[in-house]
Parts: sequence; structure tokens; C-alpha cells
Amino acid sequence: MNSVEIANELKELLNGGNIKVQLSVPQLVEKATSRGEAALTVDGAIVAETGKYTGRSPKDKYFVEEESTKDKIDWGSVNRAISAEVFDNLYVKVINYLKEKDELYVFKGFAGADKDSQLSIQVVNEYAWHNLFCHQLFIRPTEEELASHVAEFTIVAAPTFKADPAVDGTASETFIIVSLEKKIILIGGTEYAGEMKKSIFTIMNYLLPERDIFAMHCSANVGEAGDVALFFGLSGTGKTTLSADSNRKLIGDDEHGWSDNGVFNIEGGCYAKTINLSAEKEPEIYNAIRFGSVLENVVVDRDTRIPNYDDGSLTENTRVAYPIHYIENIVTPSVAGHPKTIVFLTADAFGVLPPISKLTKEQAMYHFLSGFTSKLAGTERGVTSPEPVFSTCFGAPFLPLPATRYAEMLGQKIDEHGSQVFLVNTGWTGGEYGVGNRMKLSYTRAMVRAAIDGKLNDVETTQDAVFGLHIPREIEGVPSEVLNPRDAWSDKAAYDAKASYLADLFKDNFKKFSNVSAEILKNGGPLV
Ligand SMILES: Nc1ncnc2c1ncn2[C@@H]1O[C@H](COP(=O)(O)OP(=O)(O)O)[C@@H](O)[C@H]1O
Ligand SMILES: C=C(OP(=O)(O)O)C(=O)O
Ligand SMILES: [Mn+2]
Repeated sequence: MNSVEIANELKELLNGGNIKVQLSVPQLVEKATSRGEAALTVDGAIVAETGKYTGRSPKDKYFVEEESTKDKIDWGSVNRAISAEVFDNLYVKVINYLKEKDELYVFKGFAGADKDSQLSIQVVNEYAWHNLFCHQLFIRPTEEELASHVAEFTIVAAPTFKADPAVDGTASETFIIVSLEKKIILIGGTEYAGEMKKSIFTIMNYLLPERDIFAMHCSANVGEAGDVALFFGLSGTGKTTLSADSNRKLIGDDEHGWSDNGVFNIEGGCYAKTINLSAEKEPEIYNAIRFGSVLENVVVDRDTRIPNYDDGSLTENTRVAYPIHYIENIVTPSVAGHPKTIVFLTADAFGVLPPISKLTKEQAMYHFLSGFTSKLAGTERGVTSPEPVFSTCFGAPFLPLPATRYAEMLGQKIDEHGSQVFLVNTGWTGGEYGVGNRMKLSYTRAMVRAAIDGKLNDVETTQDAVFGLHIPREIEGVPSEVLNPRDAWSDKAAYDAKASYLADLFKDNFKKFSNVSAEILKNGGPLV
């Protein structure tokens, strides 16, 4: 099928009598609850369960192999290729399947808060609650914008459609297929709402660099003085938690672009983890759970409808989606200047990386390319305990282009704007996972605050003997024995062995980046 035929199929679907376009939040709440897709909670939010798929399904994600893009995509286990034939067949099947449904819900809006590079998108949903999720997560159009809205990219999400791998050519019943030429994202077989927002992020990671805009898997906030901070990190490392800070205005919690104008949010909402959520530790997020918010796989008492955030029986990856204005302190629109501080969040399950360290330019490049962290339980299918991983640019699952393309942009931007980079370990301390403990959130917050406020610019540091990282000796609000990871382990020999084991992993992993500059190779990585 060519692009015109694909568009015609879509047009026919969108002209159907079952299509509901741009329903309001209350209308979608009514639809979702009356259709039995979701239940109301005591706080006025809705809660949905997603069945078998409670996290992303990276092994079921594909790009269609297409002439105009095939030489640019970094094919491999992240960017899997699928033929146009498989896509076309599934597309027609899904469209026909959806035509038979009583009602379908369409959201029209945008990705990218900077008008210069904004992408207009639409989502066709089988579920009203998915449509509410999209309404809250993407950028909502004004009435005027809606009147003239023409979608460039379309997500078609049919969660109850299951592929037959033997017939349809997929790996399983589930598929997330991106056609960059036909400008369609086809999703089936999974109810996990995160696939929709992360697939838009994936295409933005392809489209923005074409315009020389750096696409980033990070959260962002800005202080009173206009000082912008970015927090890069794989899922569960603290982007959403640490960017919600009552002293700073939130720009966004997960996906950003950095252009010559400054940084901008790609989204219009947030998607926070709710496992063990408490009003004391994370008040901004806790207070965002109200009418219009969408809880996912949170266990709620059947009668009282009180959510139990400590219950991870459906998944560790319990979530809430809400529009960004449910956070009190934000910038509107979600754009700001150039970052002064950049934080790389890592959840080190070995417990050997320092809780905070200052990076030289070479170390920043080295650690960005390495992207060492852990996959934390739940966000990806099959991950049930922290799995150490090198996730390049702290966002490998979402990067269609070679990692070096993004790293080059980071390097240029840091040089141009003089941003200071820190590595922050929000993972384990005092021993590896199973022995030590997760870093206390209050300590991490104190360290991050000191970094952002410029208090670590001129402090005395100790150089870590293995990784060469510069560790501040003192930070207000943090016990000094916490700052140096070796001090936090009672068994020093065990620490040394684990640290050198991790250093070897870094060196092995970095062999694949053979063509980076000699300075990065020499001065960016472990010392020994
Ligand atoms: N030291 C810490 N720093 C940040 N988050 C922590 C820390 N300790 C525990 N957490 C928890 O880890 C999770 C971080 O998740 P989140 O901020 O949603 O990550 P991301 O947005 O990067 O996916 C939250 O549930 C938070 O309460
Ligand atoms: C939703 C996700 O994002 P994060 O956990 O980074 O917020 C994800 O990785 O699926
Ligand atoms: Mn997040």
C-alpha cells in the first residue's frame, strides 16, 4: 500500500459513525467508567487495570523498513525491522477490527511545546481511558488550534486486537509498529498506556535531530533565576520524582528537546510511578491525583475506593497520568532557557557508584554514551528485580539513530552553554541490591539541591580511585559517610571487588564506541 492508500483507509475509519472526537475530561471519565473500562477512586481519579501487559514490551516494537529511513536507523535489538507487507496487512486488519466497535475516541493535539518544531498528532483509541490518558499526556490544543488541526502522525491503538504471529509475522500477539513514511504508529495486543507516549517520544527522537534539535530522555525544571536543570535517566531512576520540587518550576517530567531557543517539553502531562507513593515524601505527585488523573494498575479497595500505593500485587510499575498543570509550580508553556546543570541519574544496583559526583566534559561524554544504570522492576516486561544495563544516552529503548548522534549534540550544547554535569546514583548504597539499601530520597534531594544551587562548584572533592569521579566531601543535609560509597560498605574488600568488576563492565561496553575522540577514551572512563 502506498501512503495515499494508507491515508484513505484512515479517513474512512475517521468518517465512521462510531467516532467521538475530542471528548472532554468529564465525558471521557463517564465513558471509561460506564463502559466498565475503569473505576472511580475516592480522590476522583479513575483507575484501570491492564491485564497481562503492565509495562512496555520492547521486544514487540518495530520500525517498518522503508527506503527513505532505512539507512539512518540504527537497526538491532532495540530498533527491530519489520516489512512493509507485514505492516500493511496488520494495518488493514486493525482498521477493519476497529470499524466494528460501538465507539472509538480520537484525540487531536501536539508533541513539542516549542511552536518552531511542534508535531501535530492524533490518536485513535479503542478505549476511552486510553484516550483520556492521551488527552492528559500530550499537548492539548486551544479551540482555535483544534479548528485548524491537521495531524501529521497518527497513533492507532487497538489493545484488544491480538496478532497471530504465525499469520501476521509478528513475534507475539503484541505489536508497536512505527512507519515513519506512512506516519502511522500501530499498537495492538497491549493495554499498557505508556506505549503510546513512548512511541511518540521515539519518533521525536528521529524527527528532532533532523532539525538539529537534541532530543532527550530527561525531566527538566527551572529556578526563580531562570536556571534550568535537566535530569536524564532510565525508567525508575527519579526523573519524575526529583523534577517535582516545590522550590522550582516544572518544565516536564520525561521527554524534552533542546534547540537554539533552549529546552522544551515534548509532552503536556506527567506519568509518575506510584509504588509506595506518600504525601510526605512526594507531595506534588500525591496532590496531582484527583479528578481527571488516570491511575494504572494501582490496587484500590473495592468498596471505599481508597488506593493502596504500597500494593504491588498487579505490578511494581503502578502509575498515574495527569496534565502538567496538576503540579502547582510549573512554567507555561513548557519552555525555558539553556541548562546550567545537567544531572545523569543512575540506579546502580551494585551500590558502588558515588551518590553524587562532578563530571569533567570527557567524563560527561563517556557516561552519556555508556548510560550505565539498572532496569528497575516492572517498566519493561519480564524485569522483576534490578538488572544492570548500559542504556546509551540513558534512553536506549527510544533512540532510532546511532547513540553517537545524540552524544555529539550533547557535547556541542555543553560547550556552547557551559552546563555542569553531575552523576547521581539513586540506586543502592552500603552493599549491592539485596544487601544494601536504596539511597534515601531525602539525601538525593539534598545533593541535587546543592548541585543546582551552585554549591558544589568550588567545593573540595575526593577522586574516586576506580572510576575517577570527583566526589564532594561535604554536602549540607547529607552524612559524610554516605557521600563516599566505600565508606558506606562495612566490607571494604567486597566493595573493592565489586567496583573493579563494574569498571571492567564499563570498559568492555565502551569498546563499541571505537570512533569517539581520544580525550574521551583516555580521560572519560575508569582509571584502572
Ligand atoms: N534516592 C531516590 N531518588 C529518586 N527516587 C527514589 C529514590 N529512592 C526511592 N525512589 C523512588 O524511585 C522511584 C523513581 O521513579 P520516577 O521518579 O518515576 O522515575 P522516572 O521518572 O525516571 O521513571 C519513585 O517511586 C521514588 O519514590
Ligand atoms: C513510562 C516510561 O517512562 P519513565 O519510567 O521513564 O517515566 C517507560 O519507560 O515506559
Ligand atoms: Mn518518569
